[in-house]
Amino acid sequence: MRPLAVADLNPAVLNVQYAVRGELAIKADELNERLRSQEHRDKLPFSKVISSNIGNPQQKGLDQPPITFTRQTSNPADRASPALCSQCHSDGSKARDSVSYSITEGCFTLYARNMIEGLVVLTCVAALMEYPPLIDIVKDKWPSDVIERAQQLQAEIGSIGAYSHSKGIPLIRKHVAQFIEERDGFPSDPEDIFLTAGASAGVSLLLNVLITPHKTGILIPIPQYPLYTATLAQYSGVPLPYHLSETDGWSTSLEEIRAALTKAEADGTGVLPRALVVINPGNPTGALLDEKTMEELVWLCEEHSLVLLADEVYQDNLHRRAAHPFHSFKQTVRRLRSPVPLISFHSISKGVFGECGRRGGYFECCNVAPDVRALLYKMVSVGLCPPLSGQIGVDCLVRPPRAGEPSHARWKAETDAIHAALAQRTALMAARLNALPGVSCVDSPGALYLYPKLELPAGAVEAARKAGKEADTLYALELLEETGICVVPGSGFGQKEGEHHYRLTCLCPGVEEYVGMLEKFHVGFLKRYGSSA
Ligand SMILES: Cc1ncc(COP(=O)(O)O)c(C=O)c1O
Repeated sequence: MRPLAVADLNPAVLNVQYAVRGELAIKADELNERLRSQEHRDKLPFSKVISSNIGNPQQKGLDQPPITFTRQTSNPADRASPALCSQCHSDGSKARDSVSYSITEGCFTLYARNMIEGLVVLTCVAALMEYPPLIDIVKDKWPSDVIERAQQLQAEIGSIGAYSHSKGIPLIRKHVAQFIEERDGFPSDPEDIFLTAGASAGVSLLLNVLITPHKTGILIPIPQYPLYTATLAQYSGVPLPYHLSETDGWSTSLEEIRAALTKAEADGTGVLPRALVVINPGNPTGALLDEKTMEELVWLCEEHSLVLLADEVYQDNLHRRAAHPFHSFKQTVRRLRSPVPLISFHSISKGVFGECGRRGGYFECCNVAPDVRALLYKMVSVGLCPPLSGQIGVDCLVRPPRAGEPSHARWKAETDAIHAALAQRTALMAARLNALPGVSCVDSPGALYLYPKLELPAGAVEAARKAGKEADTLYALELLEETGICVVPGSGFGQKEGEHHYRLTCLCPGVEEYVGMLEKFHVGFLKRYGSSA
Protein backbone atom coordinates (compact mmCIF):
# COMPACT_ATOMS: atom_id res chain seq x y z
CA MET A 1 0.00 0.00 0.00
CA ARG A 2 1.21 3.50 -0.80
CA PRO A 3 1.73 5.52 2.39
CA LEU A 4 -0.34 8.63 2.88
CA ALA A 5 1.67 11.55 1.50
CA VAL A 6 1.37 15.29 1.85
CA ALA A 7 0.59 15.41 -1.86
CA ASP A 8 -2.59 13.42 -1.15
CA LEU A 9 -3.94 16.11 1.15
CA ASN A 10 -6.18 19.07 0.45
CA PRO A 11 -3.71 21.59 -1.04
CA ALA A 12 -5.46 24.41 0.81
CA VAL A 13 -4.17 22.93 4.07
CA LEU A 14 -0.58 23.51 2.93
CA ASN A 15 -1.22 27.24 2.71
CA VAL A 16 -2.45 27.57 6.29
CA GLN A 17 -0.06 29.58 8.52
CA TYR A 18 -0.67 30.29 12.18
CA ALA A 19 2.23 32.22 13.65
CA VAL A 20 0.95 32.28 17.25
CA ARG A 21 1.72 28.58 17.42
CA GLY A 22 4.38 28.67 14.69
CA GLU A 23 8.19 28.44 14.52
CA LEU A 24 8.79 30.44 17.70
CA ALA A 25 6.30 28.48 19.80
CA ILE A 26 7.71 25.17 18.51
CA LYS A 27 11.23 26.29 19.39
CA ALA A 28 9.99 27.37 22.84
CA ASP A 29 8.54 23.88 23.36
CA GLU A 30 11.93 22.37 22.47
CA LEU A 31 13.68 24.68 24.92
CA ASN A 32 11.17 23.76 27.64
CA GLU A 33 11.96 20.12 26.97
CA ARG A 34 15.71 20.82 27.26
CA LEU A 35 15.17 22.70 30.52
CA ARG A 36 13.71 19.51 31.96
CA SER A 37 17.05 17.67 31.72
CA GLN A 38 19.93 18.70 33.98
CA GLU A 39 22.47 18.07 31.25
CA HIS A 40 20.87 20.49 28.79
CA ARG A 41 19.63 22.93 31.41
CA ASP A 42 23.19 23.84 32.40
CA LYS A 43 24.01 24.80 28.82
CA LEU A 44 21.14 27.28 28.44
CA PRO A 45 21.59 30.94 29.38
CA PHE A 46 18.17 31.10 31.12
CA SER A 47 16.28 28.96 33.61
CA LYS A 48 12.76 29.25 32.19
CA VAL A 49 10.88 30.01 29.01
CA ILE A 50 8.66 33.09 29.31
CA SER A 51 5.60 32.54 27.13
CA SER A 52 4.83 35.99 25.83
CA ASN A 53 3.61 34.68 22.51
CA ILE A 54 -0.02 33.89 23.20
CA GLY A 55 -2.94 35.42 25.12
CA ASN A 56 -3.38 32.39 27.34
CA PRO A 57 -3.59 33.94 30.81
CA GLN A 58 -3.76 30.75 32.86
CA GLN A 59 -0.84 29.10 31.08
CA LYS A 60 1.80 27.49 33.30
CA GLY A 61 4.36 30.12 34.27
CA LEU A 62 1.91 33.02 34.07
CA ASP A 63 0.13 34.17 37.19
CA GLN A 64 -3.52 34.84 36.38
CA PRO A 65 -5.67 32.63 38.60
CA PRO A 66 -9.12 31.45 37.57
CA ILE A 67 -11.97 33.58 38.91
CA THR A 68 -13.21 31.97 42.12
CA PHE A 69 -16.88 32.31 41.21
CA THR A 70 -16.40 30.00 38.25
CA ARG A 71 -13.85 27.71 39.75
CA GLN A 72 -13.60 28.35 43.51
CA THR A 73 -9.83 28.01 43.50
CA SER A 74 -8.75 26.80 46.85
CA ASN A 75 -6.50 29.34 48.48
CA PRO A 76 -4.41 27.72 51.24
CA ALA A 77 -4.88 30.86 53.34
CA ASP A 78 -8.64 30.40 53.20
CA ARG A 79 -8.51 26.76 54.07
CA ALA A 80 -10.57 25.90 57.10
CA SER A 81 -8.89 23.54 59.56
CA PRO A 82 -9.95 20.05 58.61
CA ALA A 83 -12.98 18.56 60.29
CA LEU A 84 -12.38 15.57 62.55
CA CYS A 85 -13.93 12.16 62.28
CA SER A 86 -16.66 11.71 64.87
CA GLN A 87 -15.68 8.06 65.31
CA CYS A 88 -11.87 8.12 65.64
CA HIS A 89 -11.30 11.88 66.00
CA SER A 90 -8.56 11.97 63.36
CA ASP A 91 -8.60 14.21 60.30
CA GLY A 92 -9.36 11.18 58.19
CA SER A 93 -5.85 10.91 56.74
CA LYS A 94 -5.64 7.31 57.96
CA ALA A 95 -7.84 6.58 54.99
CA ARG A 96 -5.12 7.71 52.62
CA ASP A 97 -2.49 5.35 54.02
CA SER A 98 -4.64 2.43 54.96
CA VAL A 99 -4.85 -0.67 52.83
CA SER A 100 -7.11 -2.39 55.30
CA TYR A 101 -10.82 -1.95 55.74
CA SER A 102 -10.42 -1.25 59.44
CA ILE A 103 -10.72 2.51 59.00
CA THR A 104 -14.11 3.81 59.92
CA GLU A 105 -16.51 4.93 57.25
CA GLY A 106 -16.70 8.31 58.96
CA CYS A 107 -12.96 8.62 58.65
CA PHE A 108 -13.01 7.78 54.96
CA THR A 109 -15.78 10.26 54.20
CA LEU A 110 -13.94 12.92 56.13
CA TYR A 111 -10.74 12.27 54.26
CA ALA A 112 -12.54 12.78 50.98
CA ARG A 113 -14.28 15.86 52.33
CA ASN A 114 -11.09 17.43 53.67
CA MET A 115 -9.33 16.71 50.41
CA ILE A 116 -12.10 18.37 48.45
CA GLU A 117 -12.46 21.38 50.66
CA GLY A 118 -8.83 21.98 51.34
CA LEU A 119 -6.75 20.69 48.52
CA VAL A 120 -8.53 20.11 45.29
CA VAL A 121 -8.26 23.18 43.11
CA LEU A 122 -11.11 22.99 40.63
CA THR A 123 -14.44 23.44 42.31
CA CYS A 124 -17.42 25.83 42.30
CA VAL A 125 -20.05 26.31 39.58
CA ALA A 126 -18.02 24.33 37.06
CA ALA A 127 -17.06 21.69 39.60
CA LEU A 128 -20.58 21.29 40.98
CA MET A 129 -21.67 20.63 37.42
CA GLU A 130 -18.94 18.01 37.01
CA TYR A 131 -19.81 16.29 40.27
CA PRO A 132 -23.29 17.17 41.53
CA PRO A 133 -23.01 15.31 44.90
CA LEU A 134 -20.39 17.89 45.83
CA ILE A 135 -23.29 20.25 46.48
CA ASP A 136 -24.23 18.30 49.62
CA ILE A 137 -20.67 18.49 50.89
CA VAL A 138 -20.11 22.20 50.31
CA LYS A 139 -23.57 23.71 50.55
CA ASP A 140 -23.04 25.21 54.00
CA LYS A 141 -19.56 26.48 53.15
CA TRP A 142 -19.67 27.93 49.68
CA PRO A 143 -21.54 31.11 48.85
CA SER A 144 -25.25 30.50 48.37
CA ASP A 145 -25.29 32.20 44.94
CA VAL A 146 -22.76 29.64 43.67
CA ILE A 147 -24.86 26.75 44.93
CA GLU A 148 -28.07 28.26 43.49
CA ARG A 149 -26.41 28.86 40.14
CA ALA A 150 -25.13 25.30 39.96
CA GLN A 151 -28.54 23.91 40.98
CA GLN A 152 -30.29 26.00 38.36
CA LEU A 153 -27.90 24.84 35.64
CA GLN A 154 -28.13 21.25 36.81
CA ALA A 155 -31.91 21.36 36.62
CA GLU A 156 -31.67 22.70 33.07
CA ILE A 157 -28.77 20.60 31.76
CA GLY A 158 -28.76 17.35 33.70
CA SER A 159 -25.48 15.54 33.07
CA ILE A 160 -22.72 17.50 31.37
CA GLY A 161 -21.79 14.20 29.76
CA ALA A 162 -24.77 14.53 27.41
CA TYR A 163 -24.89 16.42 24.10
CA SER A 164 -26.83 19.64 24.32
CA HIS A 165 -28.83 21.53 21.71
CA SER A 166 -26.43 22.25 18.83
CA LYS A 167 -26.75 26.02 19.29
CA GLY A 168 -26.10 25.58 23.00
CA ILE A 169 -28.25 25.19 26.09
CA PRO A 170 -31.38 27.35 25.65
CA LEU A 171 -31.19 28.81 29.17
CA ILE A 172 -27.57 29.88 28.65
CA ARG A 173 -28.46 31.45 25.29
CA LYS A 174 -31.20 33.33 27.09
CA HIS A 175 -28.65 34.61 29.60
CA VAL A 176 -26.33 35.66 26.76
CA ALA A 177 -29.20 37.60 25.16
CA GLN A 178 -29.91 39.32 28.52
CA PHE A 179 -26.23 40.25 28.86
CA ILE A 180 -26.22 41.76 25.34
CA GLU A 181 -29.44 43.69 26.01
CA GLU A 182 -28.04 45.10 29.20
CA ARG A 183 -24.72 46.00 27.54
CA ASP A 184 -26.24 47.65 24.46
CA GLY A 185 -29.68 48.83 25.44
CA PHE A 186 -31.26 47.02 22.49
CA PRO A 187 -33.15 43.72 22.41
CA SER A 188 -31.41 40.45 21.67
CA ASP A 189 -33.14 37.21 20.68
CA PRO A 190 -31.76 33.94 22.16
CA GLU A 191 -32.54 32.32 18.80
CA ASP A 192 -29.88 34.57 17.27
CA ILE A 193 -27.25 33.29 19.70
CA PHE A 194 -25.01 30.33 18.91
CA LEU A 195 -22.73 29.04 21.66
CA THR A 196 -19.38 27.85 20.28
CA ALA A 197 -16.16 26.09 21.26
CA GLY A 198 -14.39 29.43 21.60
CA ALA A 199 -14.68 32.34 19.20
CA SER A 200 -12.39 30.49 16.77
CA ALA A 201 -15.07 27.89 16.03
CA GLY A 202 -17.60 30.64 15.27
CA VAL A 203 -15.22 32.57 13.01
CA SER A 204 -14.29 29.40 11.18
CA LEU A 205 -17.96 28.48 10.64
CA LEU A 206 -18.88 31.93 9.34
CA LEU A 207 -15.94 32.13 6.96
CA ASN A 208 -16.71 28.63 5.75
CA VAL A 209 -20.31 29.47 4.91
CA LEU A 210 -19.52 32.88 3.43
CA ILE A 211 -16.83 31.66 1.04
CA THR A 212 -18.42 30.39 -2.14
CA PRO A 213 -16.62 28.54 -4.98
CA HIS A 214 -16.47 31.85 -6.83
CA LYS A 215 -13.71 34.09 -5.59
CA THR A 216 -14.88 35.45 -2.27
CA GLY A 217 -13.01 38.42 -0.86
CA ILE A 218 -12.90 39.06 2.88
CA LEU A 219 -11.58 42.41 4.07
CA ILE A 220 -9.18 41.86 6.96
CA PRO A 221 -7.18 44.36 9.00
CA ILE A 222 -3.40 44.32 8.80
CA PRO A 223 -2.00 43.57 11.28
CA GLN A 224 -4.60 40.90 12.11
CA TYR A 225 -5.00 37.92 14.36
CA PRO A 226 -3.82 35.05 12.13
CA LEU A 227 -7.00 33.02 12.70
CA TYR A 228 -8.37 35.04 9.78
CA THR A 229 -5.60 34.48 7.25
CA ALA A 230 -5.31 30.82 8.32
CA THR A 231 -9.04 30.17 7.93
CA LEU A 232 -9.20 32.03 4.63
CA ALA A 233 -6.37 29.85 3.37
CA GLN A 234 -8.20 26.74 4.59
CA TYR A 235 -11.43 27.61 2.78
CA SER A 236 -9.74 29.22 -0.24
CA GLY A 237 -11.13 32.69 0.44
CA VAL A 238 -9.28 35.74 -0.81
CA PRO A 239 -7.91 38.07 1.87
CA LEU A 240 -8.44 41.74 1.02
CA PRO A 241 -6.05 43.44 3.43
CA TYR A 242 -6.61 46.95 4.74
CA HIS A 243 -3.80 48.55 6.74
CA LEU A 244 -4.37 50.07 10.15
CA SER A 245 -2.60 53.36 10.82
CA GLU A 246 0.21 52.86 13.32
CA THR A 247 1.11 56.56 13.43
CA ASP A 248 -2.46 57.27 14.53
CA GLY A 249 -2.56 54.72 17.37
CA TRP A 250 -3.44 51.85 15.01
CA SER A 251 -6.66 53.53 13.98
CA THR A 252 -8.93 52.15 11.25
CA SER A 253 -9.18 54.32 8.16
CA LEU A 254 -12.17 54.21 5.83
CA GLU A 255 -9.91 55.31 2.98
CA GLU A 256 -7.74 52.21 3.46
CA ILE A 257 -10.80 49.96 3.24
CA ARG A 258 -12.10 51.78 0.18
CA ALA A 259 -8.65 51.47 -1.38
CA ALA A 260 -8.67 47.71 -0.73
CA LEU A 261 -12.12 47.44 -2.38
CA THR A 262 -11.00 49.48 -5.37
CA LYS A 263 -7.86 47.39 -5.71
CA ALA A 264 -9.88 44.15 -5.62
CA GLU A 265 -12.06 45.47 -8.42
CA ALA A 266 -9.13 46.82 -10.46
CA ASP A 267 -7.23 43.53 -10.20
CA GLY A 268 -9.73 42.10 -12.66
CA THR A 269 -9.61 38.69 -10.98
CA GLY A 270 -13.34 38.64 -10.37
CA VAL A 271 -13.04 38.64 -6.59
CA LEU A 272 -16.32 39.51 -4.96
CA PRO A 273 -15.96 41.26 -1.58
CA ARG A 274 -18.39 39.57 0.81
CA ALA A 275 -17.44 40.56 4.36
CA LEU A 276 -15.51 43.02 6.48
CA VAL A 277 -13.64 41.72 9.52
CA VAL A 278 -13.12 44.18 12.36
CA ILE A 279 -11.26 43.21 15.53
CA ASN A 280 -12.25 45.59 18.30
CA PRO A 281 -10.35 46.01 20.58
CA GLY A 282 -7.62 44.95 18.20
CA ASN A 283 -5.24 42.04 18.26
CA PRO A 284 -2.28 42.55 18.02
CA THR A 285 -2.73 46.33 18.21
CA GLY A 286 -4.96 46.78 21.28
CA ALA A 287 -6.61 49.75 19.52
CA LEU A 288 -10.22 50.65 20.30
CA LEU A 289 -12.57 52.03 17.66
CA ASP A 290 -14.38 55.28 18.37
CA GLU A 291 -18.13 55.44 17.76
CA LYS A 292 -17.85 57.70 14.73
CA THR A 293 -15.56 55.25 12.94
CA MET A 294 -17.89 52.41 13.87
CA GLU A 295 -20.80 54.25 12.29
CA GLU A 296 -18.80 54.90 9.14
CA LEU A 297 -17.83 51.24 8.94
CA VAL A 298 -21.48 50.21 9.19
CA TRP A 299 -22.43 52.64 6.39
CA LEU A 300 -19.57 51.35 4.28
CA CYS A 301 -20.87 47.79 4.73
CA GLU A 302 -24.32 49.03 3.67
CA GLU A 303 -22.89 50.71 0.59
CA HIS A 304 -20.97 47.61 -0.52
CA SER A 305 -23.41 44.92 0.73
CA LEU A 306 -20.82 43.50 3.09
CA VAL A 307 -21.44 41.24 6.06
CA LEU A 308 -19.81 42.74 9.14
CA LEU A 309 -17.83 40.22 11.20
CA ALA A 310 -17.10 41.91 14.53
CA ASP A 311 -14.54 40.10 16.64
CA GLU A 312 -15.14 41.56 20.10
CA VAL A 313 -13.37 38.99 22.25
CA TYR A 314 -11.35 41.71 24.04
CA GLN A 315 -14.37 43.84 24.95
CA ASP A 316 -13.60 43.52 28.64
CA ASN A 317 -9.86 44.19 28.23
CA LEU A 318 -9.79 47.96 28.39
CA HIS A 319 -7.12 49.43 30.61
CA ARG A 320 -8.58 52.95 30.85
CA ARG A 321 -12.25 52.17 30.73
CA ALA A 322 -13.46 55.54 31.92
CA ALA A 323 -11.68 57.29 29.03
CA HIS A 324 -12.14 54.47 26.52
CA PRO A 325 -15.43 52.63 27.04
CA PHE A 326 -16.36 49.72 24.80
CA HIS A 327 -19.22 50.07 22.32
CA SER A 328 -20.39 47.01 20.47
CA PHE A 329 -21.17 46.91 16.76
CA LYS A 330 -24.56 45.46 17.66
CA GLN A 331 -25.37 48.69 19.47
CA THR A 332 -24.14 50.80 16.54
CA VAL A 333 -26.11 48.80 13.97
CA ARG A 334 -29.30 49.02 16.04
CA ARG A 335 -28.83 52.70 16.86
CA LEU A 336 -28.40 53.49 13.17
CA ARG A 337 -31.32 51.18 12.32
CA SER A 338 -28.97 49.68 9.77
CA PRO A 339 -29.92 46.56 7.80
CA VAL A 340 -26.26 45.40 7.69
CA PRO A 341 -25.92 41.70 8.49
CA LEU A 342 -23.69 41.55 11.54
CA ILE A 343 -22.13 38.61 13.32
CA SER A 344 -20.38 39.47 16.58
CA PHE A 345 -18.10 37.10 18.45
CA HIS A 346 -17.25 36.85 22.12
CA SER A 347 -15.23 34.39 24.17
CA ILE A 348 -14.43 33.15 27.66
CA SER A 349 -10.74 32.98 26.71
CA LYS A 350 -10.00 36.67 27.17
CA GLY A 351 -11.22 39.45 29.46
CA VAL A 352 -10.40 38.64 33.06
CA PHE A 353 -11.73 35.14 32.59
CA GLY A 354 -8.83 33.67 30.62
CA GLU A 355 -10.55 30.26 30.44
CA CYS A 356 -8.87 29.45 27.13
CA GLY A 357 -8.69 25.71 27.62
CA ARG A 358 -12.38 25.35 28.44
CA ARG A 359 -13.30 26.38 24.88
CA GLY A 360 -16.35 28.56 25.23
CA GLY A 361 -17.74 31.49 23.31
CA TYR A 362 -20.72 32.63 21.32
CA PHE A 363 -21.73 34.59 18.28
CA GLU A 364 -24.82 36.68 17.79
CA CYS A 365 -26.50 37.12 14.41
CA CYS A 366 -28.11 40.47 13.77
CA ASN A 367 -30.08 41.24 10.58
CA VAL A 368 -29.57 37.65 9.46
CA ALA A 369 -32.54 36.18 7.60
CA PRO A 370 -34.24 33.14 9.18
CA ASP A 371 -33.31 30.81 6.28
CA VAL A 372 -29.62 31.81 6.56
CA ARG A 373 -29.76 31.32 10.31
CA ALA A 374 -31.35 27.90 9.74
CA LEU A 375 -28.41 26.95 7.53
CA LEU A 376 -25.97 28.03 10.23
CA TYR A 377 -27.92 25.83 12.62
CA LYS A 378 -27.69 22.92 10.19
CA MET A 379 -23.93 23.39 9.97
CA VAL A 380 -23.36 23.59 13.74
CA SER A 381 -25.53 20.54 14.23
CA VAL A 382 -23.05 18.51 12.14
CA GLY A 383 -20.62 19.06 15.02
CA LEU A 384 -23.38 18.11 17.51
CA CYS A 385 -22.71 20.72 20.20
CA PRO A 386 -20.05 22.92 21.79
CA PRO A 387 -18.39 21.48 24.92
CA LEU A 388 -20.67 21.65 27.93
CA SER A 389 -17.89 22.93 30.18
CA GLY A 390 -17.36 25.81 27.75
CA GLN A 391 -21.08 26.58 27.75
CA ILE A 392 -21.08 26.71 31.55
CA GLY A 393 -18.10 29.06 31.30
CA VAL A 394 -20.16 31.33 29.01
CA ASP A 395 -22.96 31.38 31.58
CA CYS A 396 -20.50 32.56 34.25
CA LEU A 397 -19.07 35.16 31.83
CA VAL A 398 -22.43 36.72 31.06
CA ARG A 399 -23.85 36.39 34.58
CA PRO A 400 -21.14 37.48 37.00
CA PRO A 401 -22.22 37.92 40.62
CA ARG A 402 -24.23 41.11 41.11
CA ALA A 403 -23.73 43.69 43.85
CA GLY A 404 -25.36 42.39 47.02
CA GLU A 405 -24.88 38.74 46.12
CA PRO A 406 -22.56 36.77 48.40
CA SER A 407 -19.83 36.19 45.76
CA HIS A 408 -19.80 39.74 44.47
CA ALA A 409 -17.16 41.31 46.73
CA ARG A 410 -14.64 38.59 46.02
CA TRP A 411 -15.43 38.52 42.30
CA LYS A 412 -14.96 42.30 42.15
CA ALA A 413 -11.70 42.24 44.07
CA GLU A 414 -10.30 39.52 41.84
CA THR A 415 -11.39 41.05 38.53
CA ASP A 416 -10.24 44.54 39.61
CA ALA A 417 -6.84 43.09 40.49
CA ILE A 418 -6.49 41.44 37.07
CA HIS A 419 -7.49 44.65 35.24
CA ALA A 420 -5.06 46.66 37.36
CA ALA A 421 -2.19 44.24 36.75
CA LEU A 422 -2.79 44.29 32.97
CA ALA A 423 -3.00 48.09 32.90
CA GLN A 424 0.12 48.50 34.98
CA ARG A 425 2.14 46.01 32.94
CA THR A 426 0.99 47.44 29.63
CA ALA A 427 1.91 51.01 30.62
CA LEU A 428 5.26 50.00 32.06
CA MET A 429 6.21 47.85 29.09
CA ALA A 430 5.15 50.50 26.55
CA ALA A 431 7.15 53.21 28.34
CA ARG A 432 10.29 51.08 28.62
CA LEU A 433 10.06 49.81 25.03
CA ASN A 434 9.61 53.37 23.76
CA ALA A 435 12.79 54.39 25.56
CA LEU A 436 14.83 51.87 23.56
CA PRO A 437 16.75 52.97 20.47
CA GLY A 438 15.05 51.87 17.26
CA VAL A 439 11.77 50.90 18.98
CA SER A 440 8.41 52.66 18.90
CA CYS A 441 5.39 51.22 20.60
CA VAL A 442 1.77 52.38 20.67
CA ASP A 443 0.57 52.32 24.28
CA SER A 444 -2.61 50.37 23.59
CA PRO A 445 -5.78 51.08 25.54
CA GLY A 446 -6.94 47.48 25.26
CA ALA A 447 -6.46 43.75 24.64
CA LEU A 448 -3.57 41.76 26.11
CA TYR A 449 -0.67 42.77 23.87
CA LEU A 450 1.81 45.33 22.66
CA TYR A 451 3.03 45.42 19.10
CA PRO A 452 6.30 47.39 19.03
CA LYS A 453 7.89 48.44 15.77
CA LEU A 454 11.58 47.78 15.24
CA GLU A 455 14.06 49.70 13.12
CA LEU A 456 16.49 46.89 12.48
CA PRO A 457 20.07 47.42 11.25
CA ALA A 458 20.82 46.55 7.62
CA GLY A 459 23.19 43.85 8.91
CA ALA A 460 20.28 42.06 10.61
CA VAL A 461 18.06 42.34 7.54
CA GLU A 462 20.86 40.85 5.43
CA ALA A 463 21.58 38.05 7.91
CA ALA A 464 17.87 37.19 7.93
CA ARG A 465 17.73 37.18 4.14
CA LYS A 466 20.67 34.76 4.02
CA ALA A 467 18.92 32.52 6.55
CA GLY A 468 15.74 32.65 4.45
CA LYS A 469 13.83 34.36 7.24
CA GLU A 470 12.09 37.64 7.89
CA ALA A 471 14.26 40.01 9.92
CA ASP A 472 11.75 40.16 12.79
CA THR A 473 11.74 36.36 12.90
CA LEU A 474 15.53 36.42 13.26
CA TYR A 475 15.13 38.97 16.07
CA ALA A 476 12.49 36.89 17.85
CA LEU A 477 14.50 33.67 17.49
CA GLU A 478 17.63 35.26 18.94
CA LEU A 479 15.56 36.80 21.74
CA LEU A 480 14.19 33.36 22.58
CA GLU A 481 17.58 31.66 22.46
CA GLU A 482 19.27 34.30 24.57
CA THR A 483 16.61 35.08 27.17
CA GLY A 484 13.91 32.40 26.99
CA ILE A 485 11.34 35.08 26.10
CA CYS A 486 8.99 33.85 23.39
CA VAL A 487 7.27 36.52 21.26
CA VAL A 488 5.65 36.36 17.82
CA PRO A 489 7.28 38.14 14.88
CA GLY A 490 5.20 40.78 13.10
CA SER A 491 5.38 38.84 9.86
CA GLY A 492 2.83 36.46 11.43
CA PHE A 493 0.24 39.24 11.74
CA GLY A 494 1.03 41.19 8.59
CA GLN A 495 2.78 44.53 8.24
CA LYS A 496 3.85 46.94 5.51
CA GLU A 497 6.67 45.89 3.21
CA GLY A 498 10.04 46.52 4.87
CA GLU A 499 8.57 47.02 8.37
CA HIS A 500 9.38 44.89 11.40
CA HIS A 501 7.35 44.31 14.55
CA TYR A 502 6.77 41.70 17.18
CA ARG A 503 3.86 40.99 19.46
CA LEU A 504 4.31 40.31 23.13
CA THR A 505 1.65 39.75 25.74
CA CYS A 506 1.20 41.84 28.89
CA LEU A 507 0.46 38.73 30.93
CA CYS A 508 3.90 37.76 32.20
CA PRO A 509 4.62 38.19 35.90
CA GLY A 510 7.92 39.72 37.01
CA VAL A 511 7.54 42.42 34.39
CA GLU A 512 10.50 44.50 35.62
CA GLU A 513 12.91 41.61 35.27
CA TYR A 514 11.37 40.51 32.01
CA VAL A 515 11.55 43.95 30.40
CA GLY A 516 15.10 44.32 31.71
CA MET A 517 16.04 41.16 29.81
CA LEU A 518 14.33 42.49 26.68
CA GLU A 519 16.23 45.77 26.92
CA LYS A 520 19.59 44.08 27.39
CA PHE A 521 18.93 41.76 24.48
CA HIS A 522 17.82 44.60 22.21
CA VAL A 523 20.92 46.70 22.82
CA GLY A 524 23.12 43.64 22.25
CA PHE A 525 21.25 42.78 19.04
CA LEU A 526 21.78 46.26 17.61
CA LYS A 527 25.49 46.08 18.46
CA ARG A 528 25.82 42.60 17.00
CA TYR A 529 24.36 43.66 13.68
CA GLY A 530 26.20 46.93 13.41
CA SER A 531 23.88 49.68 14.55
CA SER A 532 25.41 52.41 16.65
CA ALA A 533 21.93 53.59 17.75
C1 LIG B 1 -9.00 38.52 18.01
C2 LIG B 1 -9.21 37.11 18.44
N1 LIG B 1 -10.30 36.45 18.01
C3 LIG B 1 -10.53 35.19 18.37
C4 LIG B 1 -9.65 34.50 19.19
C5 LIG B 1 -9.95 33.09 19.52
O1 LIG B 1 -10.37 32.94 20.82
P1 LIG B 1 -11.00 31.60 21.37
O2 LIG B 1 -10.04 31.06 22.38
O3 LIG B 1 -12.30 32.01 21.96
O4 LIG B 1 -11.19 30.67 20.22
C6 LIG B 1 -8.51 35.14 19.65
C7 LIG B 1 -7.54 34.43 20.48
O5 LIG B 1 -6.48 34.89 20.82
C8 LIG B 1 -8.27 36.48 19.26
O6 LIG B 1 -7.19 37.14 19.67
